[in-house]
Amino acid sequence: MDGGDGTVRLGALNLRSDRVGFDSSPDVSVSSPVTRQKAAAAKQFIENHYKNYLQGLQERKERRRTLQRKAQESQISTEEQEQMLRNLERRETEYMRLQRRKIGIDDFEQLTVIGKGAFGEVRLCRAKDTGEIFAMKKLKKSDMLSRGQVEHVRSERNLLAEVDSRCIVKLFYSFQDSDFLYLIMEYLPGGDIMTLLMREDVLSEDVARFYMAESVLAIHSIHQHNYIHRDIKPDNLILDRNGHLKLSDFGLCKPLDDKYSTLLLENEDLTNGETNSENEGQAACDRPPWMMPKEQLLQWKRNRRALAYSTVGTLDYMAPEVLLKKGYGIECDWWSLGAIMYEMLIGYPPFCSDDPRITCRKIINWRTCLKFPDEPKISNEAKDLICHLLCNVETRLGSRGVEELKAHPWFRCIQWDKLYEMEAAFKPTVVGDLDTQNFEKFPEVEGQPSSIPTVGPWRKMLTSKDTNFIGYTFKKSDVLKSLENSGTDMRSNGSKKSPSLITLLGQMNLQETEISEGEQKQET
Ligand SMILES: Nc1ncnc2c1ncn2[C@@H]1O[C@H](COP(=O)(O)OP(=O)(O)OP(=O)(O)O)[C@@H](O)[C@H]1O
Repeated sequence: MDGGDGTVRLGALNLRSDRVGFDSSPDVSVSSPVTRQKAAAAKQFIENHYKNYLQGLQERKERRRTLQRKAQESQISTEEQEQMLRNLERRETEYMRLQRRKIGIDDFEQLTVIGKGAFGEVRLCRAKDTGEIFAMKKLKKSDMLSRGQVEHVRSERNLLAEVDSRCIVKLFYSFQDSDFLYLIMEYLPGGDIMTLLMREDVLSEDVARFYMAESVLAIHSIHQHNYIHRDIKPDNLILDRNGHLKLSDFGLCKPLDDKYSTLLLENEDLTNGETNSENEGQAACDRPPWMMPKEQLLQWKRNRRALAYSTVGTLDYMAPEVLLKKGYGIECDWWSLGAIMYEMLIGYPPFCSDDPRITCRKIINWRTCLKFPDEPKISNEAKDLICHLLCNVETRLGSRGVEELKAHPWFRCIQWDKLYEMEAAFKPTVVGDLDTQNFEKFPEVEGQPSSIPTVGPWRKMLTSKDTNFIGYTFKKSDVLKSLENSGTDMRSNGSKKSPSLITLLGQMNLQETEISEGEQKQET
């Protein structure tokens, strides 16, 4: 339907790459809110679809031009140049074919459950066509809706799709069926830092330093994209097979929902800010964790795992300004990192208690409640860093940029730009692609993916709920990798890879290319 002049015509639609929209808006003033919502969603979907289509067309032309230019510059024979262009065409065609193909749950064989969270589970899965192994996060739509998490899940998907960093877990696809949302991510077989801490109890300063440094880079990479994680905890720091750390779980920040609002309201004095009187603060810290009876501390450790799977979650790493709903910025993530560092070196988080209300009080009264036990001993530099992370926003390290954090003496020996190329401080044992030994064992409870068939006419059914999740679907095609490689091949021919090509390919990687349930597919 390309009119030949860059114009795409489809019924009432008349779209140009520089002007995408309806000629005239349908009169929806007399329709119900649900109809209006559906109309708005459909409008947005169609606009996005054609915008992407036109953008794709332009990008394709641009890639061809870039390749031609590079081929000429690299002084290879005309025959070789033609061969390169033919290769590019072939890959482009393959890419477009893959783009048209719908990815769904039936394309994956579902294997062992490796994690559970507030809204669903994470399991190992295998792509039926290629045999590749991924981690599949499955989120129940009705839970997301009832707990007002639609925006959060969208932000998780957006962040994973947008940020292409070695410190962030990679997202390959996202799609949905009538009941669930799915994220297909790279599988990181090394287990999470919570599991490591539960196994090791405390880490040596060298190991802790390595993981703290990789966490600094990971957190900084999301801040650079204007995201605040707000819920950094050891469960969200996962290790790859070589022991390098990646950050996961974006946007499903649950602790500030109803449960905790109630908790804060119960403690009226806390909602007004920090307690000023020494006594009040002291009362909150009556029993620092190391003064808890041993059995109680063990109980806390046992609860820790259960809390990770519950809808309540843990408050232990949350910054006071987040708890107090004061308004917060990226610094809240540096606070969480301070709490994790304390736990790595001391064996439990600094404000932990078996009663979440007490944890909350302790965090808000951090001035009096942050204490260090005599044992285990930690270096003065480590203590200093912790104290400059678990402090008020104005003096918190990182609030004036990541460099001040990197420059702290505890990190003196860290080679920041080589960190991910170095051997990791801890090498997990991983035997084969399907090894899940670094994860908890979960009994299979229901195991049935969905009650509604995911093939046939049901797939196209547009339920009223689905409009909430329009735009969720995403596909990062491997073919793009090979397109990217065609640039690399050229580089090996002596010419430099053009930054615009990298950018173009990067943009394409992130483009929404697929629509599924709730987002009826239209072919041009
Ligand atoms: N890509 C991955 N590779 C390996 N394990 C993973 C991956 N993603 C998640 N996990 C495991 O699953 C656990 C739960 O994952 P995740 O925290 O993303 O779920 P969630 O439902 O979002 O949790 P939350 O309750 O914090 O929102 C993690 O702690 C980790 O052990």
